Amino acid sequence: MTLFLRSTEPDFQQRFDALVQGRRDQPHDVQDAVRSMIAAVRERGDAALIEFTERFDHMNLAETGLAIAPEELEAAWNGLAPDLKAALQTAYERIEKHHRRQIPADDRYADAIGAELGHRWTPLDSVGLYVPGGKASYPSSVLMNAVPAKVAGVPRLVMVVPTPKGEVNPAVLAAAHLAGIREVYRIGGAQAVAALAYGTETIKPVVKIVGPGNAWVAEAKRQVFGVVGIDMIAGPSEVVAVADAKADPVWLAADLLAQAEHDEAAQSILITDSPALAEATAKAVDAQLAVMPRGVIAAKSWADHGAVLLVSDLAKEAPALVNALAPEHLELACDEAEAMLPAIRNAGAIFIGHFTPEAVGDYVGGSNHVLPTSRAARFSSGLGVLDYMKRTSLLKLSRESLALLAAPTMTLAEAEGLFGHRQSVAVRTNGSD
Ligand SMILES: NC(=O)c1ccc[n+]([C@@H]2O[C@H](COP(=O)([O-])OP(=O)(O)OC[C@H]3O[C@@H](n4cnc5c(N)ncnc54)[C@H](O)[C@@H]3O)[C@@H](O)[C@H]2O)c1
Ligand SMILES: N[C@H](CO)Cc1c[nH]c[nH+]1
Ligand SMILES: [Zn+2]
Repeated sequence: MTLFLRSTEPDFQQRFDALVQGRRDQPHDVQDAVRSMIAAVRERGDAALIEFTERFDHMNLAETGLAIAPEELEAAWNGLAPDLKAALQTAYERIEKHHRRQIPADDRYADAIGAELGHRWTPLDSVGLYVPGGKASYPSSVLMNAVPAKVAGVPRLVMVVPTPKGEVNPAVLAAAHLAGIREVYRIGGAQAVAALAYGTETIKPVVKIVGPGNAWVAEAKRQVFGVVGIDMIAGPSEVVAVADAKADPVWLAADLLAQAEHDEAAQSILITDSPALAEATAKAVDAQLAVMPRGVIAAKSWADHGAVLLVSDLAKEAPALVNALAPEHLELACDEAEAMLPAIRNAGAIFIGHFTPEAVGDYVGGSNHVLPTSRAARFSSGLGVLDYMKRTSLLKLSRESLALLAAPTMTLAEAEGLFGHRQSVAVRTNGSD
């Protein structure tokens, strides 16, 4: 039963807090299962990958082999229908163009005392790109992962994608070819994340793992963080739509179900000040669910994690609710969208106005669809070029500028009781006896 909360009800805050908290905590059974799967891959390498792939994806990796050859990727591209090829190319070009604007600048300057400071950006040596493939397949996620990596200049891209029952959507392979990826493995879930982090006989480890996935993938990324870098927690999809009385309930219902169809654990929430719109949207959801091919998944996620929040004053109340939910996607389907924007601080991506369905952002908008979920938008951002680069600071002193900084450095070193630190300055500046 979908949650329906009115902000005028006395227990609203308590029930809203429960909704927010429910999104944060990963169930212990998922945490425990992932921990033992990572340990198994560390201990037994490819053999563990074969075993888990048999169990979860119902296919025999020992027969197929782990890798998908570049020739297979190229053949998939060549065999693709022209309209699908063109759509992938449009997506590629728009994503690339947008992400090029994120390339950061190096900096180097001399300050007032002649000290030279700066920073330099360098691409990571290698990245693992997780492309989900359990319940649906995601050629778009291949591009969202790979294009910013290419823009950043990462030399080694390793893609993993589960192929349940050995079946793979040719568009996924074709997108990999288009993006210039040459190293692809048919594995998914926590076991794929573990293989990328620790390596196996077949797979050389990477330095960072990026990309979206279900609860097991998101938890595995969280657990290997530190051994490798990760982009963010990008788990089951979420959308919050803030809508005024003028919004179209049929459009809103479609947008709520577009996220709900990703996963039983997805979450779709409507915030409105119009009781009539709330009712009409709920009706439209039911009508659309009845004819939706992925209706079972969507119905379950709408019933278990969906919510309608009815407020008295949209402009005053909605921003605080959104900031607490920190959703992956936020749609502002209201006339006051631009005016509301400054008050919104926590959201992975914001889609402004009635004519900006989130689904366009999933494919060809140009911005990235790999976005923080589970309230991680309070502290992290969507995938971008900077995720594939690191910044190194630079400092260069002359005899003169060192002399000017010697006294405060030695004073602070003494305050910390660190004789060696003081000495390394003193020996250069005659500051020790
Ligand atoms: N946040 C984002 O940016 C973003 C973008 C796209 C998709 N998504 C999300 O990605 C997810 C894709 O999920 P999916 O399931 O289709 O594909 P997936 O590739 O993420 O997961 C499939 C894998 O999960 C593992 N698995 C399944 N059941 C398991 C179990 N009981 N125990 C252990 N492991 C298990 C299996 O190894 C399987 O290969 C959805 O949740 C979708 O909402 C998020
Ligand atoms: N909405 C997803 C992110 O939560 C991304 C996606 C890919 N394809 C369709 N949708
Ligand atoms: Zn989507």
